[in-house]
Amino acid sequence: MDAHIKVESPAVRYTPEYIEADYNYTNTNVWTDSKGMMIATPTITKYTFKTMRKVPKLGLLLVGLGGNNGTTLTAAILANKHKLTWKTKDGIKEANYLGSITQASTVCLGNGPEGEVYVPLKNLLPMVDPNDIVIDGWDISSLNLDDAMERARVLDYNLQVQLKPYMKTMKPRPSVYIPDFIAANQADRADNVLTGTKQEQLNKIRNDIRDFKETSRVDKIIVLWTANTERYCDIIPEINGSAESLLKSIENNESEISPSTLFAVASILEGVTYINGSPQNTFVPGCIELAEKKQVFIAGDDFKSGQTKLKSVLVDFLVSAGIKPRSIVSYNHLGNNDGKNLNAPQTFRSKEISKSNVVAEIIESNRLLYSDGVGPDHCVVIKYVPHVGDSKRAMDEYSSEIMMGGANTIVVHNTCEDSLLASPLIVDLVILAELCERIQYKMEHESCFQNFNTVLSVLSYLCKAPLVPRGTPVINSLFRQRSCIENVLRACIGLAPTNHMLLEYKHAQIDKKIQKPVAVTTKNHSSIINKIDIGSSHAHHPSYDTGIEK
Ligand SMILES: NC(=O)c1ccc[n+]([C@@H]2O[C@H](COP(=O)([O-])OP(=O)(O)OC[C@H]3O[C@@H](n4cnc5c(N)ncnc54)[C@H](O)[C@@H]3O)[C@@H](O)[C@H]2O)c1
Ligand SMILES: O=P([O-])([O-])O[C@@H]1[C@@H](O)[C@H](O)[C@@H](O)[C@H](O)[C@@H]1O
Repeated sequence: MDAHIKVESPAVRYTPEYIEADYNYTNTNVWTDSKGMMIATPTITKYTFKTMRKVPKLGLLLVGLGGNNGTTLTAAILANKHKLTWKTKDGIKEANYLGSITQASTVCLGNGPEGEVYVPLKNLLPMVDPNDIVIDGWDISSLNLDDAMERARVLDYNLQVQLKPYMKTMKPRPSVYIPDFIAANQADRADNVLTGTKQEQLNKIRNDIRDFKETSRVDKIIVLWTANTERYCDIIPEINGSAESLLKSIENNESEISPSTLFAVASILEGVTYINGSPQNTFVPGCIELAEKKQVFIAGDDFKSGQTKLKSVLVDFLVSAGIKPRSIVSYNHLGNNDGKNLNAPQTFRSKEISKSNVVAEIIESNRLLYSDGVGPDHCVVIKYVPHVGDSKRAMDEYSSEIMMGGANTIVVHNTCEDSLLASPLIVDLVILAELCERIQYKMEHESCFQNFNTVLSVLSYLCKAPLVPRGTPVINSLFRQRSCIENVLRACIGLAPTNHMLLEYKHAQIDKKIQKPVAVTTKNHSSIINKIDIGSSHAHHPSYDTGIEK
């Protein structure tokens, strides 16, 4: 499906295969001169972006297919594809993709005769429709997806009944199981496991990837880890420090190679993008080097779904407001299998690391508040409470110092289904990663187009601990991460970044012809009507209009 937007500009060319856009990337170089003066110089770099227009038939292989995320995502895609509706005590519900930025969020394209024009983010460029994604995958548990969906206790019963015929026939492929990498309490579900040496298991995964491609007739595949959180792997130069040593260690059946690293290596060797939705250090140095050598995309780590997402907004707000967070205490409890696995100290430690790093760059950005570089006390607790199932409870306390010795404490309590937060993130990760495979760019002086770096940091918005290319900044602020996605997509169609200045509305003489939409809310419905707003001098907030026509 092609995008519904066409840019008319001499800098943008549409051919049957590509959208090509010339683009001025503006930035600022900063340096300090010998007298200690900070010098800032505006820069402009000329780029050309080239995006392939043909959207492939996409296959998604999930590691952990039978888990809560795996079954919920599969069910959601089937429910959307078949336009299912189901009755609950609150009325009829319809399948949707709420929580996905590609499917359910909009961006401001520009100004129309009636003010700002918002379009679905997915319409900026040709993207895969999630309803067309073909799913398969692996799990150490042999349950078919219908029984696994029931085990997950996420979706309404009436929906599960309708999905049964589709899900019953889907069965995970046997997977790599190394008990030492996950909690011991997972052993009782491990009845679908590969045997043989690490090399043999790697070969089997590679065969599975090829087999899926052939049998499902997809054009392209992405592999995504949504299996259990593993413990961290030891980084040992001679075992996993380089691509060569990693491949050699697999051949030698070395013990310190995790199942997730084996999956990543298999995907890379098959030329297939690999995304890590969990916090462990799958991407050991040798794995990253291998991806670089083979020019295959890797992305991760750990879906940024709930508590951490809010943290990357709240801390950004506090610090950018000049308020000084002194302590952040984040507690959560949940009762799904993820919570059960995180009950073990070594797997919890992986999660603790990814949940704790999220404020680092925001703190470092403000040396006025943190002159010594020492950030707030930060405590992360996760408890397993079986009764609450997938309904994650998160409680956070942010204590900050405000003006003249004052104190500001914010307390947040959030309850939501963990897997219904993570599933739309998987949709976005996969759709955006696939799109990135079709984008190429070059700078003015370069003759050849190149792909993005192997480490796909443009997906940071979706990750708690974004993996970035060596030596490049890690961005955690949610607003900055979203702007990155939006503005990269805009660049591909030759549009300037969204700058939020709205200069056209700030002139001393407002153009009387500028029209703005005014939201009118009546008792029973809300609608948008167009009125001419002539820039009156008193405060007027159109979106909270009382409904009385002026
Ligand atoms: N749900 C969220 O909001 C969220 C957010 C961030 C990260 N995550 C991470 O996503 C992952 C999945 O979460 P979930 O709630 O679906 O967990 P889950 O335990 O329900 O599902 C994981 C599945 O992986 C399987 N598995 C374990 N080891 C495997 C292996 N080596 N190969 C194949 N399958 C294997 C398990 O049998 C299970 O079915 C977890 O690591 C979790 O920490 C989830
Ligand atoms: O995204 P978020 O809500 O900060 O983090 C979540 C944790 O709080 C939760 O305990 C864990 O089981 C989920 O997998 C997820 O990582």
